[in-house]
Amino acid sequence: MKIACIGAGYVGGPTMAMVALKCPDIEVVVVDINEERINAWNSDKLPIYEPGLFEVVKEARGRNLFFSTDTKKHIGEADIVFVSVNTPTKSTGIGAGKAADLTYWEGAARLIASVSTSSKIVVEKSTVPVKTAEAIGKVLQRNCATPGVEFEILSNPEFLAEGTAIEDLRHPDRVLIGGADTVSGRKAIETLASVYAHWIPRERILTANLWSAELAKLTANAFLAQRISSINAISALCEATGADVQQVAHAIGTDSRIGPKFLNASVGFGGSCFQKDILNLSYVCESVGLKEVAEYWYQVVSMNDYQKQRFVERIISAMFNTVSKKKIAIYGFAFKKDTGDTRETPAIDVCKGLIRDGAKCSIYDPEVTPEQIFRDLSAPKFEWDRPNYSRSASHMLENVQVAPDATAAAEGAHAICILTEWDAFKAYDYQALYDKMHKPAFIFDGRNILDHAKLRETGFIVYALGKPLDPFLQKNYS
Ligand SMILES: NC(=O)c1ccc[n+]([C@@H]2O[C@H](COP(=O)([O-])OP(=O)(O)OC[C@H]3O[C@@H](n4cnc5c(N)ncnc54)[C@H](O)[C@@H]3O)[C@@H](O)[C@H]2O)c1
Ligand SMILES: O=c1ccn([C@@H]2O[C@H](COP(=O)(O)OP(=O)(O)O[C@H]3O[C@H](CO)[C@@H](O)[C@H](O)[C@H]3O)[C@@H](O)[C@H]2O)c(=O)[nH]1
Repeated sequence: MKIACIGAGYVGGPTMAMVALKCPDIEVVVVDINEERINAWNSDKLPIYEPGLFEVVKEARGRNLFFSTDTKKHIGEADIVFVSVNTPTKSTGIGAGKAADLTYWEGAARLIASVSTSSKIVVEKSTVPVKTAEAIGKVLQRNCATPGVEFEILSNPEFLAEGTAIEDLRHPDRVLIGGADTVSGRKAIETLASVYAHWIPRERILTANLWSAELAKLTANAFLAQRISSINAISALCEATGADVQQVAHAIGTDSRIGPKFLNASVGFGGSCFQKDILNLSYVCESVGLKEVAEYWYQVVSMNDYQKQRFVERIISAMFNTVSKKKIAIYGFAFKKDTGDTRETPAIDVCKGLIRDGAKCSIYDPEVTPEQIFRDLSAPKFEWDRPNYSRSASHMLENVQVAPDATAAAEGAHAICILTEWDAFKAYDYQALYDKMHKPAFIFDGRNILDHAKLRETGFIVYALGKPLDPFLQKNYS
């Protein structure tokens, strides 16, 4: 059996590497239009940072795992074609700022149709609006010139989270396969299930109809993001009342009906999926006339925007209502720890908010390059999810400096903001950092990862998200 995957990104790369690792009898080729990315997959410096990924790629690459730009050849030869291309939020036209832009998906479908001389299973790996399979089916059937070629479309959404992708792929909670309830549909589902069954217990391979599978992906992300917005909403109330959001989260999380995961209050959720997929879900609701349902889910994104804005306002009000010309050290730019991914990271909105008020941001992140930071802070919204974005020019910005390490970022700063929960940030010598800073020296912990009592002993004025306010902040500036 031969598998091709269109799209060598955060999903296509790791997912296909795991398939190849676990299925030595299957040839797996990942293709992409981005030559630089393919070259990186073929090198020792992979295009994405993901713990454990390199070991998996190294074992399978050259054996039965290949990365190539020869899209036509490999798609033409494949029995199963996964499509894992970008499905960004539309930035212009009807549904701008909400609807999914299926340009790249449709382009992939047209490519498959044009090179297919044999029947294929086409697998939706990208996250797509419900009913996409129907549209893609029409594009495939109407554009294939070879008589007798049939396409069976399956929805097989990916649930991996970045930073834990390899573990998630190795031991997924479930694999979901949606397909048509026909003889050929059921046969295609079984073919794909037999691939996953190489390493995943059968009871974890769920099957569903196409629309349920497509909708389950959007719903899963909406529910996960909703938990974060819910606890973040409570974090604001905690600050106003003297409650502690971590104690509240622990108390509710021990209720087995609620559960303890995804209850960490934060400066806001980021990543390429949550916002995009909720906007997409809401837009689908709007499109079918479910205005109230759409508004309900939009509120999850609004609450996230409020949380980022609230954080910026806290910083400015704490620092005597002005950050003009003040250096602020930003620790962490990635949207979460253990990834170099910055797509929709809350750091973008926080830095932009501070810069708008005249602050000078000195940013340090162990995995994000200066070019990426400059590009993110100057790009228009939603541009980051286009195939060419990683190759677009980055521009130096007047009030942004990218520091080589945490000490350089803190040197002469008035404040440190923790925006990503990197483990390394917990181990710093904060006394030494304090000594290098202007006084009063502030710490704004947007992830609640530091030892706040110890920092206060050192002399810092500490703002910890959703925690009782430091008397200094309470008295004058709350
Ligand atoms: N990142 C995640 O954690 C995650 C998890 C689950 C699902 N998803 C979904 O998976 C899809 C891909 O996400 P990603 O994070 O891997 O994106 P990505 O930007 O990292 O990768 C997409 C790749 O597709 C390539 N591409 C686009 N059009 C192409 C074409 N016509 N031919 C060949 N290559 C093409 C791009 O060059 C890019 O390298 C999206 O729909 C996303 O919502 C992402
Ligand atoms: O309690 C929490 C948990 C997460 N986050 C933040 O939420 C965002 C998303 O985190 P996470 O879900 O762990 O990472 P993603 O890689 O975005 O993964 C999500 O999005 C993927 C893309 O669709 C899905 O496949 C995954 O199942 C889903 O978890 C990050 O900014 C986190 O810091 C919090 O603020 N508090």
